[in-house]
Amino acid sequence: MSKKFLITWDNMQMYTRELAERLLPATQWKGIIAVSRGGLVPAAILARELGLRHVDTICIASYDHDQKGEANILKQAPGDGEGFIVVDDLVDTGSTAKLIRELYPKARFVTVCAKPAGASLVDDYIVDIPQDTWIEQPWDTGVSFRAPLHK
Ligand SMILES: O=P(O)(O)OC[C@H]1O[C@H](OP(=O)(O)OP(=O)(O)O)[C@H](O)[C@@H]1O
Ligand SMILES: Nc1nc2[nH]cnc2c(=O)[nH]1
Ligand SMILES: [Mg+2]
Repeated sequence: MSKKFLITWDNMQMYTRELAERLLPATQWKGIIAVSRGGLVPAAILARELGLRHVDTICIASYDHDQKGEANILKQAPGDGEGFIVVDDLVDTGSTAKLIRELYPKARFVTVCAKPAGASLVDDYIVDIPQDTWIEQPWDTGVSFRAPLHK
């Protein structure tokens, strides 16, 4: 994918705080289930903003770098999701989201970013991203020197 949407740590915190505001009042939640690994950073920010200390994970692997493969569930939080926020960093094709919906039908499933193919599968998200654009997450990138244009 040649088009990129770069997310910085600051952006991630700002977007996720916006998501947290929409999840108020916090007292309605028993806890958070992070879809690891992408949902781990948003989950930490939501936990802090909402004062939730029960944080669990579902560990799914479906992409090897940017190549999509079979979804593999390595570990899952118990229950049907009732009273829980399930959070992932993004929804793209929606295949991870479909699996999450089957596993946690009663949860509120939210993401920070959504592409059109998966947007209808989440209860809420903050940023719309075009389908042909690759999202670069802050934990996958770094600040580096760039040579100036002049010689
Ligand atoms: O809508 P989809 O096409 O299913 O893609 C979305 C999923 O892909 C990424 O996870 P990935 O499987 O790459 O694992 P990671 O979170 O460990 O990086 C991302 O964090 C979402 O969980
Ligand atoms: N970092 C990243 N991971 C993904 N997994 C599925 N789509 C994407 C994407 O656009 N960016
Ligand atoms: Mg993921």
